[in-house]
Amino acid sequence: MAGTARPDEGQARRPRYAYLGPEGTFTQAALLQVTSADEADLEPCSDVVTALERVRSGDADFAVVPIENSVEGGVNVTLDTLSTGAPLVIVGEMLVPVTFTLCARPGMTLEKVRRISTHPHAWAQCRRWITEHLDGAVHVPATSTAAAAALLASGEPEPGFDAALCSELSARQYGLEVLAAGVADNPHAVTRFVLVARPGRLPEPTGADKTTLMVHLADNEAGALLNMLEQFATRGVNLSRIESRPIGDSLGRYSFSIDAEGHVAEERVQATLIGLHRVCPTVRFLGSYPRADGQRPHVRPGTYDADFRAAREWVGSLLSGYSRVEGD
Ligand SMILES: O=C(O)C(=O)C[C@]1(C(=O)O)C=C[C@@H](O)C=C1
Repeated sequence: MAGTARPDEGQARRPRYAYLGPEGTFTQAALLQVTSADEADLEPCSDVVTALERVRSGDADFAVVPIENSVEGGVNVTLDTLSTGAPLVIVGEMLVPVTFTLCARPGMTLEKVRRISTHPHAWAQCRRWITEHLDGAVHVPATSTAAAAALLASGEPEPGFDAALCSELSARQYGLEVLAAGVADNPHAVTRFVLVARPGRLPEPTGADKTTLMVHLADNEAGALLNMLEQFATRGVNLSRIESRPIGDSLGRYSFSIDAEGHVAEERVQATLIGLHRVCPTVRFLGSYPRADGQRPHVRPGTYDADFRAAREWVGSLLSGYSRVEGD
């Protein structure tokens, strides 16, 4: 992947990618957008934390994990694990359209299904469909959609559920029978995944980038949230996602997980970070990377790189004793 941090430069070994497995997850589909088993070692992990910790410990060079779904919102375990512990950075993002297949062992019929296993995010994306077609069916949580399918296919006599909600590929891969295809409350649902590495060389700016941050607000200060948001607004930096997450140590303390349009190499993003650093007690930089949709931000007049440079030069000229009236 052009511009991303390269694992152990100079060594001729295959890069290792940890991902939320087992084989057949939507996460694996995202991973296959950036590499393949021909060029890298692909290591399925049973959960998001394990995948990210493998990068932290150096056992993997990259991790691919889900971060946001268009129906269910942020993937909290990913947001929280990136926000605490040794630094990690996002170096790429991938989008995967998500619809599900309800599948089971041979002999099961749709009418008989009472307990369905899948990932909680998948369940949340199919709630209405389940109420309409299998009212009263119970959710049995699984670590991933493919893990539910794999358990059904394993021949385990008492898997604890009758059917799995997973990708069509998983249903085929694990030899299960399809009871219903195209299951989704929103047929256009998309999940966003991120490629995560240890801090290193940043991906080059492309003009269509995102910067991900985690910030804490000053405690018990009226207007602290507004003050934080103003740092973005006054520099013309648009946000594509903002959500609060409890910090965990006491009630009422929240951090904010933010995706901002632009790259840290751009002046308006740098000025925003400088502002945030001044007004927020904690600012964690979680990476600047190309947007998967290639969408360029609308740059407000006065916030181009050239505008910041010209303003800085003008102030510099004042310091050196040359008092030119700005605009002349
Ligand atoms: O279980 C999977 O297949 C995953 O890749 C995880 C995950 C998620 O965490 O959101 C990914 C896509 C779907 O939205 C449902 C589940």
